[in-house]
Amino acid sequence: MSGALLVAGTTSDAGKSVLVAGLCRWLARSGVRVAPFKAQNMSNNSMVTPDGGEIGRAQALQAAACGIEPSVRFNPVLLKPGSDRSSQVVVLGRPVGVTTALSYRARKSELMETVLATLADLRSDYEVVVCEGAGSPTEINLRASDIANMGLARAANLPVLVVGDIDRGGVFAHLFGTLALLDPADQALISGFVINKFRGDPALLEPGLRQLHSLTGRDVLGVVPWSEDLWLDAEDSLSYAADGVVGRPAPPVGTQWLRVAVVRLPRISNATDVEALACEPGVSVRFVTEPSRLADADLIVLPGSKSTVDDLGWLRRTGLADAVMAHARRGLPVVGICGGFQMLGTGIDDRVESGAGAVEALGLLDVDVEFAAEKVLTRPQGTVFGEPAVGYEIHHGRVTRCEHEGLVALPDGSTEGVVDGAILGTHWHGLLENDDARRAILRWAAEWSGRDGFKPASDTSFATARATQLDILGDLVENHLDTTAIRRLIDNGPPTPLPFIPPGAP
Ligand SMILES: NC(=O)CC[C@H](N)C(=O)O
Repeated sequence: MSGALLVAGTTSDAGKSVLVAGLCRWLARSGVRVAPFKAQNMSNNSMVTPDGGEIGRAQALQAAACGIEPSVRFNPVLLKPGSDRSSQVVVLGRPVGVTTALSYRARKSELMETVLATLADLRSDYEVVVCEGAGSPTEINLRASDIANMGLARAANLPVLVVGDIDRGGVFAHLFGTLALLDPADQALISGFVINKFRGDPALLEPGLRQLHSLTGRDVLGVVPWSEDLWLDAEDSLSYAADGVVGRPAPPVGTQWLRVAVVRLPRISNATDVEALACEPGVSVRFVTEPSRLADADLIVLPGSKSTVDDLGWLRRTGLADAVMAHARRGLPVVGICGGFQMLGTGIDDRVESGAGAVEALGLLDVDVEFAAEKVLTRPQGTVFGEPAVGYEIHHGRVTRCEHEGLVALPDGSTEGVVDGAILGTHWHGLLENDDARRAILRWAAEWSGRDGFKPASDTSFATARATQLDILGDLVENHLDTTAIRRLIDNGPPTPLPFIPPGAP
């Protein structure tokens, strides 16, 4: 059996997924055949794998860090929340139904079998599998049915690293409490800690690291500094502060900025679609939740949504729909992606996702959409404004009537999406990652918004920007983690004996 490790976090967003990506990059650069694994992910940021299924985007990014194609095996269970209480359950890439938190617990043992079989399979194909936990391993109310953290680690005897975010404060209590509320058998697997997002003088931290060791018998195996340059592929859009500019855009190549406002829908999906715009010099991208923030936008983007009809209702209730309509009436450009595209049409007939039936949409495009039970999961290619492009589609809604010119010319002579004057809609995710097509769309947006002084840079490469981020993560791991100790854990499992820290599980 090959080596493996599980990275757990004291909180969501402690940095598990980037640490896993960094560990994958470090191992891949040292010539190790490595794969990522997240037993269960809860996210509406997903992508389509070449083996035809859907997984969390974080695992696709980690696969890229490993230098391999994404596969459904890297994330066998994906929960896509459509509301606060229900999620679509995706198993090995395919939707198998909608579940509430309580009914999901009943399915856990069956899912655990899938998870363990998938991990065993990966471990026979790769030298190392780096696993990512979900949330905190010490959700004591959920421990009995856990399949993603200690439940998985125990079943597969995985050494566990716990990562904590020091930027929020309280990291020592978080790390100590995460360990001390686990039962003895779980604690026996907690093999070390990592402190993430540290800014400041390491000498000041040093006594705390020693104290944590004497309290727990475990080492801090790395203090990872805060990195200003890491922002691409954030796990979910919640980590973008509303109104904050996404990324660190360089000044414009021309004389003017292009200001892009992306509506942060409550059930936004694939928020990362707009990150490619944020890589462009002179493009400022902000997520907004409030109508006044649309007033000075040149381009409005309505992104994907896991709950199109519900999010359309929210758009109306918040006054954002009126602000989008006012923007469109001024002849300014609007881009709708997937769920956002569906909102731009005349009507939506949805007996699948919301069960609402026929609903009036914004009416900016003469397009009807009808939802079907079967989910579209594809990786199409075509041309957009004459430029080659690839994308991926994840949706139940289908266009049943379209009175406009298509946006994407497909190889079979048909089209996808719409471009009608200043309104552009597509079901494609990832469209903006295509450099030439993105530049063409930026030129289109600048023209309709009257930003004559905005010029897209000729040389922005999104693939390079993403690869650079992965290398930064690999460098952080190599330079700030005790990679010898981590390699030992991966190869030999948890060290014994590790002390039990009371009180243990309640
Ligand atoms: N990815 C999306 O935006 C999906 C849109 C919509 N929820 C559908 O399933 O059709």
